[in-house]
Amino acid sequence: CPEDAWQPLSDEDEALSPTMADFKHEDVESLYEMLENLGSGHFGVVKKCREKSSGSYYASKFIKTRKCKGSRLGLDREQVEREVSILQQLQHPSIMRLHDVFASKAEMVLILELISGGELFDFIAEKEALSEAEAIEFLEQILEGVAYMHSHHIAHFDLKPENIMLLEKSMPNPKIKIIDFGLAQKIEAGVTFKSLCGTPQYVAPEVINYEPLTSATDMWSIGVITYILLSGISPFQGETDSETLTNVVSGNYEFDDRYFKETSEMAKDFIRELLVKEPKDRMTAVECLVHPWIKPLNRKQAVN
Ligand SMILES: COc1cc(-c2ccc3ncc(-c4cccc([C@@H](O)NCCN(C)C)c4)n3n2)ccc1O
Repeated sequence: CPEDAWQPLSDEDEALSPTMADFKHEDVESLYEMLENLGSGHFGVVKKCREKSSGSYYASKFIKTRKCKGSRLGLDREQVEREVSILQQLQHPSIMRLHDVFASKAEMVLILELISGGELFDFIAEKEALSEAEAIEFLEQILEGVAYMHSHHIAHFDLKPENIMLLEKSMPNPKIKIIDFGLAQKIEAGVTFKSLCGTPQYVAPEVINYEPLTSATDMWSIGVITYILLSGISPFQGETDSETLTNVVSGNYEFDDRYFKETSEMAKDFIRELLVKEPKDRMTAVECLVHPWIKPLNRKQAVN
């Protein structure tokens, strides 16, 4: 069959992984009209689409799957099934919603909530840096989504401004959506999870040292994101990935006055309590939400 023809799963494929039963096996284009490409990345291609039965618009994420175990092309089915299983457990305003899933022999398609405001990364780039009030607006939403995810024993493991999108950026108080759960994992008590995946600028020291990862690994990334929201620069960025990773492992960062002279001590304290080498000593998402910078006790504390 031509590469892009819809090739239904065989019975043995479906028997191989029972969760595949959750996936629809008919051609996705029999139920959804595919529209323009929205973008692409390591995960595959994202297209805008319209559900024929309801007329509603969604984003469809096409993921090529490996034809055989040894293949370097495409993602493992189990990896995509894990992402789908995780997304099916999460219903929160700050986390993009999964609407439908399809599987064929060569690819899987996730039908997702359409997010039209672009990436937080681009929003910051246009403004260089945000005011503390603007940063807090975004961070509160991100922290509420992360606290919810962590309460369900799920860690994202790839939190970065590119994976935080704005529902509609023209609104005065844009709503955010956390996307791309391709590296997310269920954190099981007593089960150690290690991985070398992630983006150098945002990964925590335990990722680089190949030590157990936990929900605290996400909190390090939140510290990096906060630093970037307030300054427009990245705390550990080196000339090369290797230099960046060295900076991360050594915890080597500073609040350069050229970028932080207007930043409150409270905001810097918030970042300091996240960029802590020892995972168990970092603030949790719930602790962040009641940190005086995010939730001042009174007007006086708010302006300090
Ligand atoms: C579930 O995982 C993903 C969801 C999405 C997603 C979900 C809803 C949604 N509505 C609009 C878009 C969209 C719009 C423009 C560009 C892109 C995408 O190519 N880049 C998004 C961020 N990227 C760095 C992961 C995606 N998306 N993207 C993108 C990547 C994912 O790995």
